[in-house]
Amino acid sequence: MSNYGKAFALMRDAAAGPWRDYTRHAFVEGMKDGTLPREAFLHYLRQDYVFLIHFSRAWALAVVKSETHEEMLAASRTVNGLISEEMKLHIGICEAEGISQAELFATPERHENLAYTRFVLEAGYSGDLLDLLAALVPCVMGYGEIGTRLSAEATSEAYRGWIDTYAGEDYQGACVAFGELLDQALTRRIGADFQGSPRWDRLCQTFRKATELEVDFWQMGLTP
Ligand SMILES: Cc1ncc(C[n+]2csc(CCO)c2C)c(N)n1
Repeated sequence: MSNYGKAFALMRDAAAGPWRDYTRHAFVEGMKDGTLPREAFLHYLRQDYVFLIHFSRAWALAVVKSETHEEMLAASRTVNGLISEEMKLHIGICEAEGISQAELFATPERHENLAYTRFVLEAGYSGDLLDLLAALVPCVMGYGEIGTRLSAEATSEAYRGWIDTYAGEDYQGACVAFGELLDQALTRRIGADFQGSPRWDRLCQTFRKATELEVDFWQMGLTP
């Protein structure tokens, strides 16, 4: 099992059912054994490009909601990584498949996509950094767990590039760093015994909802 910090492990255990549905979704299992149709994967990638635009905005909001230089650094590094690396990766894969950047940018946004990204942004607009981070945790850590498991269990080379990105040292290091950021942000604002505070349940609810929205995002991927 991954070691992405104390708060993540507690939040995941409090939402065990949705977490399993997310990290073991049929879309994920299809990447594992190579049975996921290419059309579904490209449809997912197009939607994910739009998703990343809004996630970059959410991470930029995390800079706004930061209270320390360390928090600002972590959030701004993620904004930069998203825009200069992850989005570029999508552009590259799509171009190789004959989907132009203009076409990618013009992708009509599916409502499952809109629901998830605006939920995360709203958590940040109306709350503090903790509310925003709780909504961001499933996205970051879920892909970390999926990448690690698929890297060990994949029986097909079809989605090896995608798997390697999330199983790789760089991404896994980012998950560990994010876990530390989350634990420190909670300790700073609530105290070391954060799981005993009244706020904790609400943060776990936000985590659960974001996890359910990840499940819907995979399901959308299966229905181009
Ligand atoms: C639907 C969906 N969920 C999660 C990710 C993964 N992801 C999104 S932003 C980011 C960087 C840090 O937040 C990572 C790893 C994705 N691409 N698409």
